[in-house]
Amino acid sequence: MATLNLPPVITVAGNPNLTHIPPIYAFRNLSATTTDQKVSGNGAGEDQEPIPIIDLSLLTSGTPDQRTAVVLDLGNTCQEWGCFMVINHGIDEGLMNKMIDSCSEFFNLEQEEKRQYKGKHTLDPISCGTSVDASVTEVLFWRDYLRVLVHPEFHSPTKPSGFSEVLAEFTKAVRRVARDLLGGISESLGLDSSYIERAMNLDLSLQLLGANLYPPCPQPELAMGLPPHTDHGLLTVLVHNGVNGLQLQHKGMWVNTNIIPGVLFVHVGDHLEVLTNGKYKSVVHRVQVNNKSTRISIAMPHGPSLDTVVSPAPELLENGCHRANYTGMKYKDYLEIQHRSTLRGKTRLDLLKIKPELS
Ligand SMILES: O=C(O)CCC(=O)C(=O)O
Ligand SMILES: [Fe+2]
Repeated sequence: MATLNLPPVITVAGNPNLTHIPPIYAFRNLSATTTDQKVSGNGAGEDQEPIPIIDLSLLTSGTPDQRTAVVLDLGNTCQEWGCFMVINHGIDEGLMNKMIDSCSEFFNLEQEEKRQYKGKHTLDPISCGTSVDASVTEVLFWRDYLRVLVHPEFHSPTKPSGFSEVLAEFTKAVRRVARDLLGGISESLGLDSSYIERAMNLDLSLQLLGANLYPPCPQPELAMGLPPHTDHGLLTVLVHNGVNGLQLQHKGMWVNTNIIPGVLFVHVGDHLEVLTNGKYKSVVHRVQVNNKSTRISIAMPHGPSLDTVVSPAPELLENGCHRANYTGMKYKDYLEIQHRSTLRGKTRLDLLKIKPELS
């Protein structure tokens, strides 16, 4: 069904008499949709391995030994987890909270005010809606979203007032963190620290604001916030309002992220997997909903420039001694393909993988 004229899920959930979700949000067989691996631990210790933590201040201003250790940790976590948390990142907690509050105010605007942002195309500067931005889905996800292109050109909704100033400041701050991390990640691959910056043309790189709102759901066991998927860019930097729900796949299990307030959560995206010829993993993740509190998350994917054709770095193939596992594709074309897919249980990376018998 087309998702463009739906009432926002914030409106559906706001009905005080709602005891059952409308059938269009109910997955008849949720486990088949979301892959039915077990959930490991409760994320607070117990039997779950802790998600690695990277101290960014040691990368940017630590001693040479501290830097070396962080670069090593970054490489290990990109390889084993495809994600990590970042502490001492230098982004003011007040700014993070203002960004979350501003997004909350945006989602609470009257439907009339948001209607102008009903985007249809992958690269519409501003789009908002319900479920996913694919034009065709069978069942809807319990999620409202706002998607804004913030780099290389900056865009912003004009309401709520002050949104654009907060977004501009947040964009700059998160961009700085992403570039520092990509410098460390380049080094972890044995490459020059500016390798990714140059190869991916980061001065013109695509940066997006992806804000998500998942209201309380009266039947969380039937609904899904977001299905399993991977992110398209190089790195996604995420903050949230303290309400959990994000899970990721690790060693065949779903792991609750239970992100510590104030830290940044970073995912490796598809194009870092391609660039590293599969050494670093684009992590599969999903969002579950609950019946008590609204989750708001702000995900900022950072990609190459739109015209960059990303293929495995020749330096990592040791001048042809190793086989490339992925074929090259222009980032913009990949985004188009991802946009047209329904996102359900999917990573579009399969499109780029080279099958052994064909090489
Ligand atoms: O809400 C979340 O924590 C995850 C959002 C996400 O995966 C996305 O926007 O791609
Ligand atoms: Fe995601």
